[in-house]
Amino acid sequence: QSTFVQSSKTTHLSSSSVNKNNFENMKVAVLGAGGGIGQPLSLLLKLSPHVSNLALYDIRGTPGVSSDLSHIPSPGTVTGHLPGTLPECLAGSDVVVIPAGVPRKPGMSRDDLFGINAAIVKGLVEAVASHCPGAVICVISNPVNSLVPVCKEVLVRRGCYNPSKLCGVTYLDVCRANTFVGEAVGANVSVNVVGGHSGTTIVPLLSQTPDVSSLSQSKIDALVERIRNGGDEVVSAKDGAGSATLSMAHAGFVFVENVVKALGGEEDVVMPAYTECDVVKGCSFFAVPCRFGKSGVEEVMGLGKISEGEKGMIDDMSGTLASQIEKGRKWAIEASAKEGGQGSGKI
Ligand SMILES: NC(=O)C1=CN([C@@H]2O[C@H](COP(=O)(O)OP(=O)(O)OC[C@H]3O[C@@H](n4cnc5c(N)ncnc54)[C@H](O)[C@@H]3O)[C@@H](O)[C@H]2O)C=CC1
Ligand SMILES: O=C([O-])CC(=O)C(=O)O
Repeated sequence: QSTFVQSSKTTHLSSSSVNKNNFENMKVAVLGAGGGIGQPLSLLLKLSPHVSNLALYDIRGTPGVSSDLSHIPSPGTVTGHLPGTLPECLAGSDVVVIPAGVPRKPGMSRDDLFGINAAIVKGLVEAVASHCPGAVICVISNPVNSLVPVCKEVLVRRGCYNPSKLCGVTYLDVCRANTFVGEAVGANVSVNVVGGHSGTTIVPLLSQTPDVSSLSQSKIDALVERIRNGGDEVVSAKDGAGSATLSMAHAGFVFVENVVKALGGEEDVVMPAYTECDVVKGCSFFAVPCRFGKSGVEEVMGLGKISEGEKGMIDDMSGTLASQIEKGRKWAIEASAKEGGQGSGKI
């Protein structure tokens, strides 16, 4: 039995969005800006002509990071915030990007980070709900597969959940796929990677990349494995000093800048995002190419044409992804119940 829902073009149109028609007044808040991803991501955002106001928050280090970045003669302003000034950091933000949390060490899975990172991200999204409920939230912290559902439940409880405005950032998988496949075929390629952001839930759709047909099946299988394990490759090379930071800063920057451009009125902005959708039965969140507009995700584009092997990969991983989504949902509902609130359903 296939897990696919064929008519998979979900349309999210927001009624409560504050639309802007230019790039000149876009505020981006980075939560976790003092960290390994946060610092280079903030540097790239400071250089962007599309970001007018960059607000950096962390539990440590942001006064130094913002002072340092403020000496770069790019047009946008930058402010640094520590606990106590998170409301000022968030106020008026159009996009909030969250790389706050703990990274893996060798031998750990992303799921091993859930306990600590769920609590961190929940607290930050509570603040987003209070101070900039209309912002697009881009979750980098791991495990993305479970933390985005945590964010959804927090926002539902606070009465400001908008599926168009909550995304997990999986674009690093696409960057890796473009790099590894490009090296193998000797050309620039654009690879579609769907699903989630861990192990087998990462599904590269190499059949959609024409140049790949020149490769043997064993080479294609090896590329799929390498893309799926790209994070482990970096964790192992860093040997206890963390996980991917620089490539993630690049991926996070490209993702956020595209979201900002779409909010500012640029048309035909398509980026992969881990978003709430009905593309695959049983998985209420799935990373697929999405068309972004002034309201955030305006169209979930679906999977496109895929091979039998790729259908098999999705069938095989959908139970794993569904249980990771449920883990986040259940944790957040239980956390909210302890606080006396209501989520989107029963545990
Ligand atoms: N989505 C993706 O493709 C990727 C996700 N990641 C994830 O990104 C996260 C961050 O990774 P790194 O930057 O390498 O870690 P890091 O430890 O270098 O930086 C994390 C930062 O978060 C801050 N932080 C902790 N609690 C906070 C709170 N309550 N409020 C604000 N800031 C807080 C820390 O002070 C630190 O500066 C990890 O969970 C990692 O697994 C990493 C690479 C790729
Ligand atoms: O592997 C990790 O823990 C960090 C990550 O998500 C990645 O690099 O894809």
